[in-house]
Parts: sequence; structure tokens; C-alpha cells
Amino acid sequence: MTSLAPLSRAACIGGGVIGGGWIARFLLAGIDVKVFDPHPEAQRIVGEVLANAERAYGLLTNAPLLPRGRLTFCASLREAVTDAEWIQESVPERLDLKRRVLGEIDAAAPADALIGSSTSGLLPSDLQAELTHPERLFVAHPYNPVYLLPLVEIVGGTATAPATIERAKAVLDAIGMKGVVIAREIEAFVGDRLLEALWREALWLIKDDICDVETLDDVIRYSFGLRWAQMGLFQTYRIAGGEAGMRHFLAQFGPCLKWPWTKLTDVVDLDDALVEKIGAQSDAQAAGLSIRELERIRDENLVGIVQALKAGRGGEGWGAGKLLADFEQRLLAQASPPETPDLSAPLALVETRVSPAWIDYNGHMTEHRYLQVFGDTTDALLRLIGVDLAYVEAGHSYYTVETHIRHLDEAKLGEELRSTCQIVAADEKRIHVFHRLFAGAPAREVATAEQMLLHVDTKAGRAAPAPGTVLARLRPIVDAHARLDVPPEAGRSIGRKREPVIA
Ligand SMILES: NC(=O)C1=CN([C@@H]2O[C@H](COP(=O)(O)OP(=O)(O)OC[C@H]3O[C@@H](n4cnc5c(N)ncnc54)[C@H](O)[C@@H]3O)[C@@H](O)[C@H]2O)C=CC1
Ligand SMILES: C[N+](C)(C)CC(=O)CC(=O)[O-]
Repeated sequence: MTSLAPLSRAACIGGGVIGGGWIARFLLAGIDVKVFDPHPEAQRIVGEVLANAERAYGLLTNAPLLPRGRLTFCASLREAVTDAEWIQESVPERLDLKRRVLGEIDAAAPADALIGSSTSGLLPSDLQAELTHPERLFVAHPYNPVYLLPLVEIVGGTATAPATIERAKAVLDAIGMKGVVIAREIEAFVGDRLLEALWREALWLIKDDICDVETLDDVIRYSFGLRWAQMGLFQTYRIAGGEAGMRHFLAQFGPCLKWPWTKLTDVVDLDDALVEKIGAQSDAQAAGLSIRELERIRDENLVGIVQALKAGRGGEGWGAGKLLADFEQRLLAQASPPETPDLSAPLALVETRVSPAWIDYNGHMTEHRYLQVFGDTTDALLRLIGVDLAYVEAGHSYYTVETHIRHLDEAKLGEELRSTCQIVAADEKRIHVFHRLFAGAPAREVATAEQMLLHVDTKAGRAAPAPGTVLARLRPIVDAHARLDVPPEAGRSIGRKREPVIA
């Protein structure tokens, strides 16, 4: 199996902002994707989105991603969908166009293919009304950028089969997304209901000169925008009710709902003057940054936020960070170690990149991230000798009991990192390893780490000899590495004698 999902072939009809994001999401989950989009520059546009997505994934996770799926651009919609298991429609938001395109998909797709529409607000019952097989059509409403934001609202119409909804959710969950099933169809579903309300208010505030677009964005991103990435509206307001919680919050702020605090039902007239006013303020706010540059900044920030959430709740992970942690566990579980690693040199074990969250106030990779990459290197060695998650769950593991890191050069944001591991010595209980970390191309050695690992019976809480199965996989590596020179730096300490340096 080359994909994590219960499918290996998808088709994307429309490859713009959202179609491009879906294409990247599927490809990076190991799914082959066929694309149909008549836009003359569709290949360039999709290529640029994909490049951004690959860069973002390089920063997001160290987990061993599946080999990227195959991308094929097709000359016709029929060619794209003919053998697809999931077809995602992402053409412009017009009911007539979507109905026509979905009709063509319906006629050419395999009878059991899932057909998702990216529509932001059209009713699935309206989209499926003229289809021959309406039972397989559902709304799969994603959020931009689709390759980083995990949520998909799954909405069925009157003719959608319950099994379609179940299959769609299973596929999305398997590729690291969060499929949320909306109980009843309604225009704009849940997310865009909320966003449209905010958007209406925002347009009034600009039109009425209450603030400009930059001030409005600052109000969001320095306050409740930060809150919403980690807790939604209701959990946030529960806390805002103090110790008495939600009931007190409702009692205190409920009456305000009747005060003139919103203009929600009035629709602002987007006349030329308002469009130009917003356009000019938005241009000034962008300060010359292109859309692609802004996308990269956005992606780095999102990666940092998701990684922070992964460390949330004392390391268990929280919200979107917990989802990422669970996805990484599945990637690790399916990653098979190389059957015959090259034993004639130190083992090449980890490839990753310097992530935005790893940069410190000196503008380079901060010290504890070196330990993280070296720890990942040790974990990769352990998986190689059969010490995987199942082994740990069964009650044994290796613990690191000593580490010595030497920092030799700086690693900068986005640089490729590659680590190697040499076993210096090993016995039934201990493994003495020497790791090297290289950055960039051509590679520079940026750090070394020497570690002592101790095999433990985790239930008894004490050191114990490793079993024969582990030692049998360890021994050939130890024997081969015994023929390599012992790293000259091994066994070094900081070594400086105590002497007065400050007068
Ligand atoms: N842009 C956003 O923030 C979000 C958009 N959506 C939804 O995604 C859908 C697509 O929107 P965007 O990607 O933003 O639009 P877009 O304008 O960026 O892309 C639409 C693409 O569809 C292509 N297209 C037009 N007619 C076609 C046809 N007959 N067959 C195949 N391709 C065709 C166009 O060439 C274009 O590349 C809409 O339903 C929209 O509501 C959903 C979530 C967020
Ligand atoms: C503006 N929009 C209605 C197309 C937005 C969405 O549908 C979701 C998003 O990504 O904000």
C-alpha cells in the first residue's frame, strides 16, 4: 500500500486556490491525482501551490511521509475521472456551472466513486438534483490552505447515502484531515455561517470609517484570533464566565445581544467606492508582498501554531496539534525500516528541515531542537532493531541516560537537515551511539551528539537485558561499525580547566 487512505486514485476538477490545495493534500498523502482544469496556466498555478505545500510539510513534520502520489493533467474531464475513487469538484461558485460539471462527472465516473463538492455554501440537495447517482454526492467543504488546515465539513443532501458520508469521513480521517459531519444541510453550513457574519460586520466597520483594514486585522490577530486556534467560541466563553462558567457568561452577556451591537442582517452595498477603498487599504497593508510570499508567511505561521498545539496539554497534544500527533503516529507505524541498510558507513537515519518554531532570538536553530533531531535519530535506530511502538507498549524500551552535544555551526530557517548514527559499542543492556548532524547543500556538519542508551523493563522500572530478537538485529550493525574508525570526538567532555577569566 502506498497511501494511508482506503483509496489510491483521486481526481480534482478545477485546480485553482482550493482545487490546488486538494491536489497537494492528496498527493502528499501518497494518492495519485488526475486533474482537469481548462485554464491555460493551470499546470503552473498548481505547481506553485504544490511547491508551497511541500515546503510547509517539510517544516510541519519529521514523520516519514509516504512517497508523493503521481500527478497527471488531463485534456478532458472524462479522462480525469474515469478510474477515480474520489472526485473533488472545485470549480467557481455558480450553481449552473457546478450542476453541469457534476453532471459530466456523474456520467463518466465509476458508479461507486465518491464525489465531493468544495462549495462554500450551496446546498448538496440542489447540486445532486439532476444526477443519475445522487447517493454518492456530498459537500466536502475545506478551508484555505487545504494542505495545512485539516477541517472538512461533510454535508449530505436529501439523496446522499449514509454510507457515502461514512466513507468520506473515513478517507479524510486517514489522510490526517478532520471530517466533521454536519447534521442537517443549510446554506453556508457552519464555518461560512460564522465567517459571513464576521465579514458583514467588518465591511460595515470599514465603510463607516470606524477603522481601516489593518486596524481591523490587528484587532483579530492580537486577540480572539489567537484564542480561536486553540479553543473555539463556546469553550473560550465558558472560561470567560469565570468559576461559574457558561451559565454565568450567558447571564452576564446574554442581554447585550438585544443591544445595538451588530448590523448583522444589513448587507453592505459593495459599490465601486467601497471596493476601491478596501482594495487600496489592502494594497497598503501588503506592503509589496506578493500573494505567494504572503502564502509562505501564512504557512510558516500556521506550522508554528500547529506545532505549538502538538506540544499542548503537557505534551499530549491539543486540537489540531493532537490531530497532527496522531497522524504522525500512523505514519511512523506504517514506515518500514530499510531491509538492508548500508552498514559500511554510519547509518543515514533522519532527514528533516529547520522549522520556523525552531528558530530562537539569535536567528538560528535553538539548542533544544538539536536534541530533538538527535532524539529522532536514536528513535530511528531503535525502530531499525525492532524497538517500535508495539515493543514499547509491551513493556520494554531503551532510555537515554547520558547525552553530550557539540554545536559546530549554525542551522538556518528552512535548511535541510540530515543525521547519521554510528554505534561505538553495545552490550546486552547498553548502546553507545555517536550521531552527526549536517545542514544545507553542500552539507555542513553543524553538531554531534554522543548518547548512552539503556534497555529497561518499563513496568518494573529497572534496567534489563534486551531480548534475543533485538540483539539479533543489533549485532550486525555493531559488528559492521566496529570496522569503522571510532569518531575522534567520542568520549570528549567540555574539558576546560577551572581558571579565573573575569578580573
Ligand atoms: N477560495 C476559498 O477561500 C475557498 C473556496 N471554496 C470553494 O471552492 C470552489 C473553488 O473556488 P476557488 O478555488 O477559490 O476558485 P478559483 O477561481 O481559484 O478556481 C476555480 C478553478 O476552476 C477552474 N474551472 C472553471 N471552469 C471549470 C470547468 N468547467 N472544469 C474544470 N475546471 C474549471 C478555473 O479555471 C479555476 O482554475 C468554490 O466552490 C468555492 O466556494 C471553498 C473553501 C474556501
Ligand atoms: C470566502 N469563502 C466563503 C470562500 C471562505 C470559505 O469557504 C472557507 C475559508 O477558507 O475561509
